[in-house]
Amino acid sequence: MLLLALGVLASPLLLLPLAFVLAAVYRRVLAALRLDTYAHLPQPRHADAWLRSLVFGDLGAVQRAPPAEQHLAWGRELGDVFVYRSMFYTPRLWLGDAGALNHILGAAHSYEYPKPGDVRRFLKNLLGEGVLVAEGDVHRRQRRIIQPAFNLSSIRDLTPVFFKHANRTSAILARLTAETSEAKDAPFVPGQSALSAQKCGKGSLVLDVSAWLSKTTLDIIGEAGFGFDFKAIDEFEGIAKGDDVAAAFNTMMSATVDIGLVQILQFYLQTLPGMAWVRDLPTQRQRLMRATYAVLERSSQRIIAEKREAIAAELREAAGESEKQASGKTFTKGAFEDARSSSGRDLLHLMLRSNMASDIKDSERLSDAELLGQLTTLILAGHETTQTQLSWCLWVLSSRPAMQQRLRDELVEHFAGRDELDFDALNNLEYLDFVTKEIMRYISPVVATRRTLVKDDVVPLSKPYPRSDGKGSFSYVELKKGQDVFIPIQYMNRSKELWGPTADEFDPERWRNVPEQAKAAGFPLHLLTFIEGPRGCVGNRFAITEFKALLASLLLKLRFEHIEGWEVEQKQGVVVRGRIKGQEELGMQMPLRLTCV
Ligand code: HEM
Repeated sequence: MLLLALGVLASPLLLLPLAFVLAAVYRRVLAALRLDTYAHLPQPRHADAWLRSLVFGDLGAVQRAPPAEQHLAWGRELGDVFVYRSMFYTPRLWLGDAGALNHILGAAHSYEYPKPGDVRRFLKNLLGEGVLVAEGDVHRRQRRIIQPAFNLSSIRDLTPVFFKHANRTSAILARLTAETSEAKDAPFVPGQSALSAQKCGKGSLVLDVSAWLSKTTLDIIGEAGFGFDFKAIDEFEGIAKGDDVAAAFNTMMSATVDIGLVQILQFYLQTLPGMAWVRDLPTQRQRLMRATYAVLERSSQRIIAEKREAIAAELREAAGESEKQASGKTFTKGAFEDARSSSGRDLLHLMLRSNMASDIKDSERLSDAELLGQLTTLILAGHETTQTQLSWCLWVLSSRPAMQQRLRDELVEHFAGRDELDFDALNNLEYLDFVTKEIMRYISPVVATRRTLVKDDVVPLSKPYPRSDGKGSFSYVELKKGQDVFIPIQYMNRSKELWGPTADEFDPERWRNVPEQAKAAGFPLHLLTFIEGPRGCVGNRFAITEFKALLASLLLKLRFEHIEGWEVEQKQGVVVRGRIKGQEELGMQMPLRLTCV
């Protein structure tokens, strides 16, 4: 009996959790005795019972609150620099100080602060081996290849593509709105629930705008990104069969909403030595993610093969060579420049151009797997973020009819009957620019990100903070290798110190005179929405131009309003999305009332 008990005790399956709990107890005792490295930093009071906080730290409090709300509450109570606890009471350093963030994200130190293992594992599961997951030299090399595709002249060239899809969607929505004659018991247009159908009236259509915007931004990244037609809107409208990628994508997004503490624990465990098997546990979510990623991968492979063949054929034709003569040959950037007609100027064309050109070293080229990773990354990073940002913008403008009309007036004046503007004219619209930046400040689709440290470092702060033991102040933090750092994007964008007492209000006019403190923070566009430095969002210019084209096109044709009594709540997935309280079973949605202008 005793032997059996010892055998059970020695089982690694039991010893491991025991070791984690013992390590957590050790950390907790050190913290209680004020003996740990961060004793001088403020810490939140635990919202959970002793044992639960030992396993999940303060993550339970973050999980329970709407996205970023707990972050805002902690930052305002404890200050810009403090420590909270993650899995097994591991300290996580919260840095809401602009000086510290510039140090960590800026060019000089960014590669010393990679993404933590659990974050990379999660992203890799979702997106494969793209630039979002790569680190160090691999990232540097990948970014060098893809960056030129996102430069100013490329985005200038892509502006008509943004308008083409934006105008198509707004025209369909305007037609459906005009045709609506009464409320019905069952849905009668795509993207509508029965509850939404019951709220319609003559010339007044209620539907989930986020569903339409998701299809539209997917079609945009398809064409602007890869010269490929996903036919997402066609399929939604029921006029053609779309690419499987749209359906796969929706499944993937639903699987990432409501990730609970158990999943966070699973991601944490699989990054520890000898624990990779946790990754392969056949959970339902895991199976779903694998299957949907496989669809994404298949579509991406097809897109790359078609694009390669199109470019090669064009170059052969230009050189007057047969397929046989040209096989295995690489081309200079100049040759690609000349061959821009039919294969277009999409991001993939530009990436292949910098990758296939003979004037870059072989060691710097993207492998096929890496190229594939960029596609899956761009499909996700390039569509759901902008869709969400725009849905929140329409939601915010729906409760501010005067602001919405002021923006429409500006658009009517400058579009002057046309249905598109070029890149420069679009970016010269002042109020559109103010509204765009303000929504990106007010609701940041990516609320936070994390980094870890590969070697000890001393992080300078932009001002001294009082020590929690009352013994003076500290103006830097010493970090040890392996330390997790939390970067509170939404908190920084709502900082009262940077933006003044009205930081929590949506006020586009604030952009007329950006406060000196916000300028001094040194973030691009004075925002942390796209973070900054070598790991900053490569698609920020793409996103802003696409966002403006979509918003302009929609507001020129349609008026948006809230539905009385329906309360939207924010839910955290890969990005922050909305759902209606009391309609949780319908999943993520942003139903609004549309009427024609
Ligand atoms: C409103 C829209 C968008 C927001 C708020 C946004 C935000 C971000 C943020 C915060 C990151 C950094 C993530 C981290 O390191 O933890 C990022 C990275 C990235 N974004 Fe965006 N993004 C947007 C749109 C886009 C678009 C349209 C594209 C492409 C077409 C794109 C492509 C990327 C890529 C490739 C990265 C990885 C960059 C790297 O690690 O080098 N994003 N984005």
